[in-house]
Amino acid sequence: MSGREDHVKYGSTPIHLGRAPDPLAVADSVVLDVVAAAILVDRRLLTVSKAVAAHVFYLPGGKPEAGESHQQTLARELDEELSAAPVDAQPYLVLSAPAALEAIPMRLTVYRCDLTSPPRLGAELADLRWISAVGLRAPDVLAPALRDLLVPRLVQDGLLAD
Ligand SMILES: Nc1nc2c([nH]c(=O)n2[C@H]2C[C@H](O)[C@@H](COP(=O)(O)OP(=O)(O)OP(=O)(O)O)O2)c(=O)[nH]1
Repeated sequence: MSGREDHVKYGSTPIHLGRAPDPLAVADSVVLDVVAAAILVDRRLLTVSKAVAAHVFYLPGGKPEAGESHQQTLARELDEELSAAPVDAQPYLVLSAPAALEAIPMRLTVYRCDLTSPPRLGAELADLRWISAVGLRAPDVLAPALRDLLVPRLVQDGLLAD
C-alpha cells in the first residue's frame, strides 16, 4: 500500500476522497535522465544528429537502461553511436532543459572524456560534426540545452574555440 490514503478502489476505478492528486508532484516524476559526452579536440566539440531528427545536433549519449550506472550508459552509447569507448570520463555539468526530441523536462549529465579511437558514424546516426562556438550558436542546429547552457560554459572555461 502506498503512503497516500486519499482514495479507495472499487473494482478498477479509483474514487478520490477529498485530496486531488498534486499535479506538480506528477510533473516532477517525469524528468528524462540523459547521459552524454563532451568530447573536445583542438577546442572543437563533437556533436551528432540521429536519423530520426537529422537537423538537430547534440552530444553523443542517451538514456540509461534499467540498472545501468551513468558510466555504463556512456560506454554503451559511445560504442553504439561512435564505435569507440570513453577514456578518463569525468563529470562536468548537470543541465536542466527540455529534451530536444521528446520535449519533456530533461536532466542532462555531461561527462568530459576522450575516445579510444576516432569516432565512426553508427547506424542510428545521420551525421557527426566537430563544431566551434560560432557553429554551435546557430539557432536551428543545436539542441536548446547545448546552445543556451553548455556552449556558454565551455567558452567561459576556455575549452571551445569562439
Ligand atoms: N544524447 C543526447 N540527448 C540529448 C541531448 N540534448 C537533448 O536535448 N537530448 C535529448 C534528445 C532526446 O530527446 C533525449 C535523448 O534521446 P536519445 O535518442 O539520444 O537517447 P537514446 O539513444 O537512449 O534513445 P532511444 O533511441 O533508446 O529511445 O534527450 C544531448 O546533448 N545528448
